[in-house]
Amino acid sequence: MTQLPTPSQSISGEMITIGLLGAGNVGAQVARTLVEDRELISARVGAPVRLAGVAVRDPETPRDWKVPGELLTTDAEALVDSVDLVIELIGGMEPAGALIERALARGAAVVTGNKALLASRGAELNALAAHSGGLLRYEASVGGAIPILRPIEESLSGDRITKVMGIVNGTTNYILDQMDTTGAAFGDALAEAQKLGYAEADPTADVAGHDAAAKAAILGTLAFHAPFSFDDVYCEGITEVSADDIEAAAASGYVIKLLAIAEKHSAGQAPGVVLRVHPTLLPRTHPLASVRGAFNAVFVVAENAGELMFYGQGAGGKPTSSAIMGDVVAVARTVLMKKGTGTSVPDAPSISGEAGLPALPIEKATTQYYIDMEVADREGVIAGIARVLADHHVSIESMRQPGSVTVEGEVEDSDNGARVQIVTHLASEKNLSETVQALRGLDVVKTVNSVLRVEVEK
Ligand SMILES: NC(=O)C1=CN([C@@H]2O[C@H](COP(=O)(O)OP(=O)(O)OC[C@H]3O[C@@H](n4cnc5c(N)ncnc54)[C@H](O)[C@@H]3O)[C@@H](O)[C@H]2O)C=CC1
Ligand SMILES: N[C@@H](CC=O)C(=O)O
Ligand code: NA
Repeated sequence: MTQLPTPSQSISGEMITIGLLGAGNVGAQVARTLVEDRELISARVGAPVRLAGVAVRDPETPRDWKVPGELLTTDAEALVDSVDLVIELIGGMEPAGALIERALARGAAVVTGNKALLASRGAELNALAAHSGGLLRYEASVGGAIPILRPIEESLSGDRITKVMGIVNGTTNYILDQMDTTGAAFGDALAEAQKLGYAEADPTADVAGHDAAAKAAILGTLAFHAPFSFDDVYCEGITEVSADDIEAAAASGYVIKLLAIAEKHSAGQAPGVVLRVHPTLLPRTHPLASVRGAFNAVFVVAENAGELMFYGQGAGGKPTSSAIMGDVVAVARTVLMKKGTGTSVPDAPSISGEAGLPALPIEKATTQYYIDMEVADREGVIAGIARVLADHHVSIESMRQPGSVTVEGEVEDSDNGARVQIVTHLASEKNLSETVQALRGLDVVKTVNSVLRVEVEK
């Protein structure tokens, strides 16, 4: 067990002391870097850096990298109280939230990858940091290794962002990719993603879309300078996406991806931002369609910059530790300046709320849709369906009839039934849901198999 330094020891001199909370998938890799690459990290910071302790729940647990026994402690609070910089990699709301609060309250620097916490308490924690002279950085919370938050917050701060759209959850992208390319079953692909260290401790957060929704809230907040939270994001996960949906999409030249989108309404619309996470059909030629495995990619569209794309490993211990370490070096330099000058150096305001843009409900979203249904195979069916769409101001971009099927989905030769797949032009969410309701009421429509949103543009 480690002998913790006292606060007075840690803030005297030019040494930066670090306390790590959690040594799981990401934490173990961060500990490894801080021990094995200590000289490199110290050189990058410009002063010696020392890992003072690693708070764990159980010191006996085997880890991806064996943390030296003398660094281990079960007293996370004492560790937080004794260092210049706290790295929080426990995850979840508590005790992570209370420990971060404790560190910030005493003016310490905090680096975390905890998107769940930031999406619900980000504004409050940023305000606490601003008030106490603490620092809070969380590049690892979105897109794993991909530098995405700093470019939005700093590089694009002189531009106006209009849309952020991306694949931000490695686990679900891995699952959908495996189902699409190898025909793997959902459960097997999820188990593999867990084994590879991509999934959250409770993988429901991944497959239900909650992890991506938290990331959408963080991206939206930084892109639009408005404090959005998890509750502002419309969220659908991938649990309802079937192997049949994936196969049908592939046959029509599409791939299904879980996208997170934060989009500002354009001039002439009610001001605000629609934040949404849902499975989305993308043409196979779309740049996001080729994002495989646990990789992530984020498009940012800004008025002057135009389109930008950020791509890289979105999950996994090692890639995520890279983003954590980037933040560690950056905040350690600021801590060093603070120590040298004795003054509090202001950090960039992360969540300012300056734009005052409200989050808009999903009903305000406008997008294209794919409707897959089984219908009676008789004359006039298509005309009837087309009439329902027209009555609801939804126009058809393309229609496919892949073959005759039974209600159970099996292909057969008889005139028992047929399958119809429609891709609409841009339509409002409200018109679309009324259309689907009306289609379900048509006697020639046997079942509506699925309704998915479609993105054809970046
Ligand atoms: N795994 C990934 O690919 C990524 C994870 N993140 C985030 O990083 C954080 C950590 O993720 P993982 O390392 O994957 O999680 P993990 O579940 O592998 O590790 C968390 C560790 O914290 C420990 N822990 C729980 N309560 C504790 C306590 N009171 N004191 C000390 N340790 C405690 C657990 O025993 C576990 O070893 C989470 O917030 C996660 O959302 C962010 C980006 C990518
Ligand atoms: N569970 C997350 C981990 C990274 O944020 C994911 O799968 O993307
Ligand atoms: Na990142």
